[in-house]
Amino acid sequence: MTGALSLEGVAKRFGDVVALDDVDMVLHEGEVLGLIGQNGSGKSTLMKIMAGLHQPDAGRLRLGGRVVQLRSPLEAARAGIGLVHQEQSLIGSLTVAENLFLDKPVTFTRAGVYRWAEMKDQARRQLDKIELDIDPATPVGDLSFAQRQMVELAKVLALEELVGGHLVILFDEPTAVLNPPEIQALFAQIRRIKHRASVVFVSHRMDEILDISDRVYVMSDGRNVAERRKDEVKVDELYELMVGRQRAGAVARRPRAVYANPRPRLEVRGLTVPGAVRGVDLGLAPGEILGLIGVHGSGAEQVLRTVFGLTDRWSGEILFEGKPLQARTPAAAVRQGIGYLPAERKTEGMVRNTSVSENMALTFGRQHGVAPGLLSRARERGIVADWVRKLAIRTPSIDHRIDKLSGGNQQKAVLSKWLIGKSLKLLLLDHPTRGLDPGARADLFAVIRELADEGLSIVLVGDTPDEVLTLSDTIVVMKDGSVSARINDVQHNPPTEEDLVRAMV
Ligand SMILES: Nc1ncnc2c1ncn2[C@@H]1O[C@H](COP(=O)(O)OP(=O)(O)OP(=O)(O)O)[C@@H](O)[C@H]1O
Repeated sequence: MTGALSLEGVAKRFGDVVALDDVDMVLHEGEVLGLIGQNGSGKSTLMKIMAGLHQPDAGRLRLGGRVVQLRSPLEAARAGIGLVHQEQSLIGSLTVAENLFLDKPVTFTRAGVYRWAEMKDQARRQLDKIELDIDPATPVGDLSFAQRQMVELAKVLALEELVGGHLVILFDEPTAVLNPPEIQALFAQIRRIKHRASVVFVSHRMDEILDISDRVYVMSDGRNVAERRKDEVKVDELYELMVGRQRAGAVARRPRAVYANPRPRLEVRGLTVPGAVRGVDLGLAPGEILGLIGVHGSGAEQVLRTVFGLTDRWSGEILFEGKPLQARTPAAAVRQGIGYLPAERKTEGMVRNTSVSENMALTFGRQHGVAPGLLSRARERGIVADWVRKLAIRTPSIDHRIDKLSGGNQQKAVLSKWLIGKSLKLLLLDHPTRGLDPGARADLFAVIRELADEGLSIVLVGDTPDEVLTLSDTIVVMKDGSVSARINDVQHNPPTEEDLVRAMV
């Protein structure tokens, strides 16, 4: 059976790295195909080949049985294949309507000038396809993240009129930054459109993959190693196929060490950041893990950024080990033993064009109690190599350029920079598991617990209720800049996921 789109013997190398090796795949009409695999297993490369962003070194693609060559995203679009980007591709200063038709030949221009009424009309028709009730004249920059994602989908669906038929829609980790109700809204729309489109869907969340997909392909080391129908497989088997080991049960945390007279490590009182955070109080003991959770724009991320010295205008009090924070800059924060993992690892956390080891060793000397540059290079390389092993960072060597790693492996490398720290007292983690495969996530959870058991205090902004429930001693839910729920002693007194979601939205 040829299917709507099929890949035969597709291979792709980047220098010495084999990203894809002899991959066969068939996507049927009207089905949702889930694509899973560990970080660096080749999922994004496969998606990019289907979207015309990469050319395969060997093998072929067939569309409706006919061999096709997709030399650019434009050629893929003309063939009816569209990618809903993870890093969104819309232009913030343009309106929704302009974005929808930006890359398409359109009928509503005269001498290069848009006929607005007609354009808005056609945009409305596209938005109606997915029941998206926003004004086409809205600048994209004013939309929420979830709304922008929906506009991306509408933009791909607008290809229907162009190709006059069946579409192939590729989603690369679309749910990574959506909250539970937004994910359900996206799934509802995928189900609505799937009778007239075929969908490939990449996610690291197994329950989600089983919820939305009809069939699942498992990638490992650039190969397609297993295929399962939704009705013949369970989450645990998918996990094992992908990670190569069984899912560990939830590891119980040791009770937090109780200090005779515990001086809080961090106290935040009445923290207010104009337009983002209103009157937030937090306290954190040595060895405590505080889970912060909220939807996009809840202010949780802003609290972390302010403690780390990244916010200019704020009021309230932040005490670190009983004293007001010194000079309010990231450099001063690091000097006091505070580490911060930004959510935007690519723009804030990583020095591009440099190697994995240079990135990981950035804060090294200081953290090992010597001036930068004084730590012996051999010792430095040894410690870096240990962490590469510990977090299973997939890289040809520690001298490989960090921006050539897969997304998840870049994140692991950026994170280890802080975990390596010896003198760290407070670690602020903004969405630390985003983009990590389930095995990597479990490894990271174990490391976070170990560090807390050794006395490190951790504040973590979680992606999912499940994540903060598993890790935290205390959970604080934020909504519209304020605290909407606070749960102490989570391990003995756990709320349900529903309780948390209710406080979030
Ligand atoms: N532009 C590139 N240059 C060099 N190597 C690359 C490039 N793109 C991908 N690779 C390598 O190809 C392999 C597959 O990467 P890919 O991004 O497809 O993995 P992935 O399964 O999507 O991973 P993740 O879950 O981390 O996003 C990795 O080893 C990666 O380092």
